[in-house]
Amino acid sequence: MESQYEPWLVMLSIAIAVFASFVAFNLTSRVAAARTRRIAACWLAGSAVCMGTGIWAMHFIGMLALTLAIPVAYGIGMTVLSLLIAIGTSGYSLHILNRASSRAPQLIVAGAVMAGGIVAMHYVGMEALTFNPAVRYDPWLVLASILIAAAASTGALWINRRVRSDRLAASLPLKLLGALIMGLSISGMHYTGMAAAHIPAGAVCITDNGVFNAWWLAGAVGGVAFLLLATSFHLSMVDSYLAARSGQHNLELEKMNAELERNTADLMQANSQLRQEIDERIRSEQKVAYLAYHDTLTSLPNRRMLSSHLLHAVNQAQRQGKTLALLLIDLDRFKTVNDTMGHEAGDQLLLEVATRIRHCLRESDIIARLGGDEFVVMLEDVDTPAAIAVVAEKILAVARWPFVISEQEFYVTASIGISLFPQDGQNEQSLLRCADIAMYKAKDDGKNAFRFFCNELNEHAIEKLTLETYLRTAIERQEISMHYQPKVGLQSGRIVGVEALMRWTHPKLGIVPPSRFIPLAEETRIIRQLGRWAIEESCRQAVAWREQGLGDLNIAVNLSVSQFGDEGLHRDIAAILQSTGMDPTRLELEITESMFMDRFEESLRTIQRLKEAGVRIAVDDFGTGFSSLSTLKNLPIDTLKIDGAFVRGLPADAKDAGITRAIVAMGKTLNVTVVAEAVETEAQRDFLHAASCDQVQGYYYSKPVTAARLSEMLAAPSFA
Ligand SMILES: Nc1nc2c(ncn2[C@@H]2O[C@@H]3COP(=O)(O)O[C@H]4[C@@H](O)[C@H](n5cnc6c(=O)[nH]c(N)nc65)O[C@@H]4COP(=O)(O)O[C@H]3[C@H]2O)c(=O)[nH]1
Repeated sequence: MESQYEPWLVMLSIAIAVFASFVAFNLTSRVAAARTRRIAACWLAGSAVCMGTGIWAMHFIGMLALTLAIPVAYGIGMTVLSLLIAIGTSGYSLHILNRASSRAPQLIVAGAVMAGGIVAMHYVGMEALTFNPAVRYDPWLVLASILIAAAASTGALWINRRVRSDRLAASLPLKLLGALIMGLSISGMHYTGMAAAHIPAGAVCITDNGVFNAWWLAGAVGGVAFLLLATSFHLSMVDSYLAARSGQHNLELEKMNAELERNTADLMQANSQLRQEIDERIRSEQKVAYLAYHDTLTSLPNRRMLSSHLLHAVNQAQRQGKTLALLLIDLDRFKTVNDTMGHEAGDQLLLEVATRIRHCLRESDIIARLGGDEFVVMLEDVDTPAAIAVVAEKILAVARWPFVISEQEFYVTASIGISLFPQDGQNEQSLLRCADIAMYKAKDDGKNAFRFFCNELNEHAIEKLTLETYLRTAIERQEISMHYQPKVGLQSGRIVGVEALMRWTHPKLGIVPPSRFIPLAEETRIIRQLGRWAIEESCRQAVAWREQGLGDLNIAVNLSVSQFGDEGLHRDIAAILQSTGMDPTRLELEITESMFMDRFEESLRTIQRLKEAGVRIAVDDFGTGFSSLSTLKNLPIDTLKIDGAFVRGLPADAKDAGITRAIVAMGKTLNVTVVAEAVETEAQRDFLHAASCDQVQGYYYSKPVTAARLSEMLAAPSFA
């Protein structure tokens, strides 16, 4: 049968197919962007309807474009079925496409379903027309229509699959290309399918049982399809815009969230830093608090901590009517170790002492270090003095054990003073003062001992304190004077020298003997001032005698321990010699054995410096110490003074006699002058004379006398 196409309708059908594909693909991209599965399903359904309706509309407009010589009508059932096929297959195809990844098998399946749908829709739609005789199809062209649909659909879907972006602007060119290919696929299939159909000449359309008029159907289909597509497209645009905005908001939100997270992290870091600083601060505060209450060397409680313990213990003892004991421990030879071995060794010694004392005590007893070599032990709830004495004895015993420091052995002892609460004092100050007094008593009694405080000790301490106060002003009040005891040469019987001895005449106390005030002066360091004055005064006097023509006397002056240990002694002596005009060789400085035995090297240096100043050195009280011959041999001394203790037994005591002879012999060997002191009798003098002793001094000749009296004696002929 003769037929021809209306070109503008053909164009319209193609345009509808392309537009429908575009809208459908656009809606499909909304599926991926949907936030929930329901929304995704809605978008998928929408795209299926658009695509299906588009295919369907294209078909009927394409049919309208075909002008036949006979009138045609479409069966309702097949027409509706073809619409449902188009929508269903489009939906299924797009669903596969959406679910699948970009892998080829899924794409091919989706393309096949889409192509199958288009082909099925077309041929079912053709069945809505019933001709007599029936339409015949050219199988090759039918096959060609199927292949066109399959290839073009798969290609279009592939392009669409690649365009996932829901942003139209970004994906527009590809979407348009995909839609164009899809539209051409639908149209191509349709027009090839139509070319395959041969309506026999003279055929008539016999469609019945509910028909659509062709123009009416085509107009309605085109209008509805266009409206549907336009609405769907608009909807997808609005949604895309909203999604873009919400995406932007999301982006901003994400940015803000990231910033918030950064700020939170910063805050957390600052927080942990702050926590660290706080911890550090707490630690350093704890350290400061610890240092404030502990001794840094031994880590024992310090004075402050002891005070608070004592306060608490006194209150408790008061409430419970119990006794509290305070033991003040002082090491006896600590200074020597410290000076000889250095502070490090001294520190080690103190550490060891602290450990040893701690082991003598119960856990509840308190031990504190007051500073230097002074420790305090507090015993609470003590029953009897005997129990305290046991602890004190233990401490004395452990202090006596040898100390090994830097592979060297040391021996020290301790002196302990004990005071009791409530008998001796009511508070920390008074208890410590009493313990201190008792400790000095232990030292006075020969050290390495403990003493309980008693009232007599207190009186003694008060007396000592008074004496000290008087002594401090004794020189300026001119209460101190020098007396001189002659030394007589045994060969000549003449006064060859004098020993200068200090005398203190106090307006209230009267004459205070050196044995009382010299140790006190030593203890309180007043001796340095006193000793210097004694040397100066003696030199001044010796020069005066010389100037009076009473002879060039040797004058011997005693040096105290602290004077001898004074670094600047040789300079002091040189200054005195210069200021008084004294001949250095006439000045003799007396030191005792114990002074150089403790710190031999240092003592040797001091003696050498004094010798360089030109003065003589005498060893006083010789025989009472334990200096060996080798020690003496190495000392540049000039005189040995035999101690009065050996002279006293002469001549009867064989041992004293032997010792005296030995000392004299030793003196001769060493080529030094030997002087015997405390000679009281003629027999003693005769013995010493016979033993070849060089000089003697003692009451036999004269007690120490004033300078004026000695001037008279010097004027006298001789003692011989
Ligand atoms: N029993 C007896 N004693 C005699 C006899 N002849 C002398 N004496 C005493 O023996 C002491 C000798 O002095 P020292 O051994 O150096 O012992 C001295 C000396 O160590 C110290 N001393 C005295 N004056 C000074 C001084 O100016 N400086 C220093 N650092 N110490 C001094 O005081 C100590 C005692 O001095 P003094 O009481 O003056 O006692 C003196 C003296 O009076 C005697 O025949 N029989």
